[in-house]
Amino acid sequence: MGAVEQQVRTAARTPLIALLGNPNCGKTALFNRLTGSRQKVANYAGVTIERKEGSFILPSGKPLRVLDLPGAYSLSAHTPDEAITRDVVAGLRAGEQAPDAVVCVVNATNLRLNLRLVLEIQRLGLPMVLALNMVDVAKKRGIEIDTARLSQELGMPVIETVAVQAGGEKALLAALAAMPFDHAVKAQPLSAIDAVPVQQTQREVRRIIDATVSFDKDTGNLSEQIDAVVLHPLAGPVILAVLMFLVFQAVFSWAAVPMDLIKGGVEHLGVLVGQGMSEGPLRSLIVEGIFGGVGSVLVFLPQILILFFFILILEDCGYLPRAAFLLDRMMGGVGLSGRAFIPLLSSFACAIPGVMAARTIQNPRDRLVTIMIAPLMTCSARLPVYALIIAAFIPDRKLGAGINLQGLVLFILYAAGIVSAMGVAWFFKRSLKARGQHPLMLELPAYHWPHLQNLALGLWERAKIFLMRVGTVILTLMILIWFLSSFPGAPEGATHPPIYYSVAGMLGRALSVIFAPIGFGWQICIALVPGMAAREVAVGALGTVYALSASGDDVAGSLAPLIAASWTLPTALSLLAWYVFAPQCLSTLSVVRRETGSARYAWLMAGYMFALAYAASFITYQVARHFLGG
Ligand SMILES: Nc1nc2c(ncn2[C@@H]2O[C@H](COP(=O)(O)OP(=O)(O)OP(=O)(O)O)[C@@H](O)[C@H]2O)c(=O)[nH]1
Ligand SMILES: [Mg+2]
Repeated sequence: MGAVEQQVRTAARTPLIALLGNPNCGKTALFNRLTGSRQKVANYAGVTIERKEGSFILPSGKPLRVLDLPGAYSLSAHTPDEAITRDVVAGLRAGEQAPDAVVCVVNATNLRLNLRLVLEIQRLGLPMVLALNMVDVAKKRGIEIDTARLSQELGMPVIETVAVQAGGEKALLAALAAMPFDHAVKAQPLSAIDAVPVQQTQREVRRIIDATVSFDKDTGNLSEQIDAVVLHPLAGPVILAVLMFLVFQAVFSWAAVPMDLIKGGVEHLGVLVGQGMSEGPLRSLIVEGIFGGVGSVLVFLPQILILFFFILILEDCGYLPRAAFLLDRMMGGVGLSGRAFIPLLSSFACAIPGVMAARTIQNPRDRLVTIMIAPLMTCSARLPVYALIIAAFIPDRKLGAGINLQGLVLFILYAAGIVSAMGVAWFFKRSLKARGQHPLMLELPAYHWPHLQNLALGLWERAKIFLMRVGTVILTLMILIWFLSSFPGAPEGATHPPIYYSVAGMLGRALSVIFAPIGFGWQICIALVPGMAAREVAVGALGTVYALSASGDDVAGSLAPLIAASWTLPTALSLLAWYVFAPQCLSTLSVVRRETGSARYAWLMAGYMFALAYAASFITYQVARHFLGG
């Protein structure tokens, strides 16, 4: 046997353990702690929607593989993500090794809810250990658990863990080291679980709780006190609206300084590089194409990070499911299930994880409607486009009471996306003839302070994703746009800037026939086409187009005043309306196709979004022209 083959065989025999438990009990936090990975952890149910595998080495030197799975309340799966969990543990997934052992993770502050799943999994007959997680919180709240007795009752080791503390997994490692791994042990069929009536399981849970859990003091539940205010029928929605409003204010007012720094830096660098080069196409490619195009997208990094700073804090402290609860009435009114909240919220980062998160929705029609409206939520790729146009056309004015006009307009654009999504949902629900309402079943997690490390990691992830896009898709497209915009050159005696005669110019002029009624000139049309691949590219493309149209060395910084001078206000408003609706993202459409299993819905989505975009821009443009002229 060759050495490689030997290694492969050994790897195949590395025992596989699965982390199982209710949603939001800390499985992923524990997985990250064991393996050193950085999977997403947040304080609401349904964060993990796919299986994730990792590996680690026990202190004894023995390697183990470990699976993180979506949370489930029961093994009789109700949602597509729960089904993944059930199938993986029961060894029903084709081509996938069934786990050799299970680490059942439970939330120590809510054993009553968590134990049902433990008892169900136990009937599968796999070697098991119970990780009693969040014992730090339980101790603070005065919940005492007799772990020795619990272990005796369940017939498995019970280990206390704190998944968010360094070293909080040590005891678990020791328990795993003592675990017998026998590849011959196979899970019992799932029918073994269904054979036991639910009532019997629940009686058993009550008996175990009575025997092992005691409250030593009543500390007065802080989460409940906060909820009395935050979920108040009148105060609740007002607090939510104020919170959101403040976030958008911050996006503009805090970002000014770091944006100026980046802008200045890029400009300076562009000039420096340009100085050393002689006039010619190469210099133009570097100064206008790369520094002008890429730089104009890069300056939006601070705004993206500020927005996510707030979203991540709200996510980690446990406020988001409360927001879902508050909005449930409104969402129910248009026929969306409250479960749609998390997928829609994820879509503010990017519609792709949002569409995937719709897997947590039980009813197939509800799921489809949620997928169809996910791209109407304002994703972070739209932020640069909005911010650029707002900076150019909306004066930076205080409206009194510290309200900034630019922030207000941004807030309105986000709101426009949400309101139209509700309208579209209502329409789809009616035409899909969905019946029945599903009451929102939400577990409201306890509030806790955001973990700084989580926050820093989350921001770093966002920054990385953005910078990767800038360095790959956006850079490539910028170079392509520069070529298309520079060749062929202007003919003798040309009256327009050279770009007018280039391939991109011809394309833009052809398209502008279609887009003239909504106020887009050929320059905007040039930017719309590459903007299909990634929305932010439109900003970079405008940067290149205007840098090439103008006479001087115009790089990143001067784009806003340039477009302010070349567009009318109705055109700017029309372009904003376009970006609220247009399906300017091919990757979203391809994920929709994958998640719905048919190209039909991707086409339907593209069709309805283009139609809405054109209609909204047309109305905006014509109305604005009527009132403002231009
Ligand atoms: N105080 C404390 N917080 C914890 C502990 N373990 C996890 N958390 C927090 O609990 C929340 C949920 O953690 P996750 O790891 O995302 O939970 P999960 O089980 O993977 O959740 P799903 O993927 O939704 O099923 C996060 O806010 C964590 O920071 C712990 O031991 N102590
Ligand atoms: Mg998880």
